[in-house]
Amino acid sequence: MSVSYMTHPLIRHKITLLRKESTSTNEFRKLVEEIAMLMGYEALSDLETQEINIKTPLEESKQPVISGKKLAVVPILRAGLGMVNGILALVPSARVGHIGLYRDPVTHEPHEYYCKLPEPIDQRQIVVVDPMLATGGSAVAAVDYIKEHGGQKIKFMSIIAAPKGVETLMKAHPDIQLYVGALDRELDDNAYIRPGLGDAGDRIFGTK
Ligand SMILES: O=P(O)(O)OC[C@H]1O[C@H](OP(=O)(O)OP(=O)(O)O)[C@H](O)[C@@H]1O
Ligand SMILES: O=c1cc[nH]c(=O)[nH]1
Ligand SMILES: [Mg+2]
Repeated sequence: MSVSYMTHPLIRHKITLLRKESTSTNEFRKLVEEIAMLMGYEALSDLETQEINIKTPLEESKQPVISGKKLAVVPILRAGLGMVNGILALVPSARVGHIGLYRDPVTHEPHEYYCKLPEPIDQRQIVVVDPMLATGGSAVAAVDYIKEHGGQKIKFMSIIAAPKGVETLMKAHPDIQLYVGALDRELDDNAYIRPGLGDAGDRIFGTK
């Protein structure tokens, strides 16, 4: 089990801006993308490399490149979509899968409505992205789905998490690597993260 909490001052600063009620939809979208890129830089620091032969203008040389099958970024819809371009800025050739889940407003249980993963998924490094890890129900369902389809090397990135979400996800899937931008205090009676930032999907897409 591994959980990494981001400490970089730029990430912390941008998450504070993200939380503010006065942050516009346009600014919110940009911040989510920037934070995803900064978190991705940290989360991908253990990507495997291999040496290849290249020729500089001066000589032949052996130099490292990322090895293995193309990475798969898998956003949990909708809000996870806001993080995709941040990861693609770092790894432009990554493949993109989608897992469509919405949380029932009363039971808070996740409901699946669309899933498509890049094939073959088993040898790829997979990075699941969702800005909010609240009860952990959506994250567990997404990782369940990926594993049922053969995914093995799984990282999960969330910008804001509640203690309950971290505990639930790591209990259900102790083999994954979890990266959290900020760990918040608690969930409220509607299973919203406090202090949080409200509904990430609505703020990214301007639907409220
Ligand atoms: O940890 P949980 O309790 O499952 O909550 C977190 C989920 O809730 C939000 O999605 P939401 O259901 O609002 O869908 P949306 O992204 O389409 O707005 C969020 O983006 C996560 O996917
Ligand atoms: O605080 C929360 C909890 C779930 N989903 C959100 O978008 N925000
Ligand atoms: Mg939402």
